Amino acid sequence: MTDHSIEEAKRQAAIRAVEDHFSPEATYVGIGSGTTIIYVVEAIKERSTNPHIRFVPTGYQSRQVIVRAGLTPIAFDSLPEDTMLDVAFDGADEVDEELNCIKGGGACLFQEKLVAERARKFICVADYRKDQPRLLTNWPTIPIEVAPISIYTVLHSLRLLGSPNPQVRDGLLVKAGPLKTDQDFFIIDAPFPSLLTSSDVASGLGAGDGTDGKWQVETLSKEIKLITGVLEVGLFCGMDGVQAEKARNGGLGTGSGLGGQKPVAVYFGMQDGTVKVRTSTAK
Ligand SMILES: O=C(CO)[C@H](O)[C@H](O)COP(=O)(O)O
Repeated sequence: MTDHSIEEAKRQAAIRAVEDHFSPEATYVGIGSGTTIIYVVEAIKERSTNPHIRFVPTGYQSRQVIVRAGLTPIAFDSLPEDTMLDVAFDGADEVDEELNCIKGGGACLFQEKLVAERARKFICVADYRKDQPRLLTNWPTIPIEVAPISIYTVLHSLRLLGSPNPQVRDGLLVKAGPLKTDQDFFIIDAPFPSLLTSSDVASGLGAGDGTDGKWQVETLSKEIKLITGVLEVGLFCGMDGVQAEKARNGGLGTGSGLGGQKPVAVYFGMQDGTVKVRTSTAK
């Protein structure tokens, strides 16, 4: 597969996702980070001339994409407290069959999670390489955002949870030393064996609690989040926006603010130019 056709797959998926989920009457729209989101913003720009829509970025790059497209950004912390976004679009590094996602390949996972949880509908757009039965099949590690001072204790705790060789992400050619996030934190990339879905656990493939070295997505996410020094984990799991709304209407908290972390739909651009749509079964 050439780079060109991967880019075309992302573009086709973005166009379909925007056709299906972007309304020119929207008030607030979340915009994720990465390379695929650029095609989403292009597609939005082609459909909307409404100057009143406010676009909520998930970091520096995302804000630049919004501004360069001539759209109007609004900072997440300027949103009225109980206001939800009509929709949020973002990319993903890997998506499993229950629509749990790994995110944070671009180091923006903290703001991406804030924005996803604030949206009535969180929509992911990706190319076919991201579509896998389980997380950590093709994508090797879980990105975790960590306070710099805590880096060695977090690395140690991750090893105790069974991550064989967690690494602090390097700034590579961009800067000497660790990469810094938009919060001035570090990223640890932690490998684990591929993660069980909840149906794997229900069908007896494992307890999912790490005792046999196998973790279920949500259980591992909670364990990592409990480590002091961890700001956020790049596992987007638990409820989706539709389930979160039901919980809110039933008077239950969602555990994470207003919404859910999981997408209600994922659009995969395929090798043959088609778009595969996977939606949440929990409607
Ligand atoms: O989570 C992210 C950034 O933190 C991105 O959404 C994810 O890495 C996908 O990026 P791309 O669209 O470039 O494949």
